[in-house]
Amino acid sequence: MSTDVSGIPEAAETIRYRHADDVWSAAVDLLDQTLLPETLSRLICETPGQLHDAIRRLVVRGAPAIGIAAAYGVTLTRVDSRADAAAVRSRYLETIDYLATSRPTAVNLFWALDRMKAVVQSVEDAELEMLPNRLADEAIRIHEDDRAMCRSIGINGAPLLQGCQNVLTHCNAGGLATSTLGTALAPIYHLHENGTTLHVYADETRPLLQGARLTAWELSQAGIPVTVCTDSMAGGLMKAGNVDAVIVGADRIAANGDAANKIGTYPLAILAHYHHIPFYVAAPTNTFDMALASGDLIPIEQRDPAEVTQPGGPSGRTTVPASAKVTNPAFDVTPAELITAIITERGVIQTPNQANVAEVLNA
Ligand SMILES: CSC[C@H]1O[C@H](OP(=O)(O)O)[C@H](O)[C@@H]1O
Repeated sequence: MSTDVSGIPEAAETIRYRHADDVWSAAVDLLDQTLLPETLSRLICETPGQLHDAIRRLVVRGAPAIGIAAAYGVTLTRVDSRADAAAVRSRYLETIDYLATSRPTAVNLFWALDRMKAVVQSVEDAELEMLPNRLADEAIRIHEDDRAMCRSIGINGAPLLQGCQNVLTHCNAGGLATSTLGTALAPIYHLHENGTTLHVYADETRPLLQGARLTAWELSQAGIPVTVCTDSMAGGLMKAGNVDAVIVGADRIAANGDAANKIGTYPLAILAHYHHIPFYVAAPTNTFDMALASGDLIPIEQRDPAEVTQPGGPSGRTTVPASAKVTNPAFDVTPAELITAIITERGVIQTPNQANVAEVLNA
């Protein structure tokens, strides 16, 4: 078993998992995305509580990355070696349930934790001492599976962007949001690696500026031309003919193809529809929640209003004193009829609807 599974190459390396022969000394080593792009700093999590806080604060963020980090977080559980089998299982299941409370919208978190729960529930009492290493192996597999999914999304999405010169994206659905390459950015990286370099407009994405801070940073690191625009500029850019396609990630996609993504995605889809510009969603199949019939049922995370009123921290207030009501939903839902295609690792779902989503998901 490798002792150091790093994340994406180059500067980001979002997630590393470190453990010696004794997996009890495990640690999850995260690139602290709250400090980018000014500071490249890593945060070491040695307990599930530290990992939960890191997800909650968006130290690590992005649906697939949240799932990978939470899977590693399960291995940080401390168990009394004298405990009986039921007590050991119970401790791990408590950690899994606790990590599931970190953020509500990205279904990849729950998909990854369910895979870890299956390992806890399947181990025989007589093999209990193997459980820590089996959990570490499963978390590493989740990480490796995501690398393969990102590469496939890049390959499957590239033909849709071939011929485009300018692509607009929202938030960050790149390597920083996944194991490597990303989802929305994966086709752009794939084309770049194969000699076709697009120009990318990166919506700054208020209030936490994942586009300005993260997408612009990682594309610049990769040598891909990127222009940061405020969220309010997207319509004017499309009207001027400066956008050939829009491609975004997703945090949860319902069975009918409705997709939840960072707040501000839905207005982009409306604008793209009005301007007859293709609007693509790129996501692995573990982002689909087939138990939800439509996007209206997707839980939307409500975050601290201070992220809106004080983006620069206590000294950077942008609006009236705290007494003013402020809303801060982290996501919105784009109806399937506004989505040209959903790009997955298994293929492209053109004109998504319940039937063709099921065809790909159940293949
Ligand atoms: C590849 S999933 C990326 C997805 O997650 C982001 O949300 P957050 O930064 O709050 O984790 C955003 O919705 C991205 O599209």
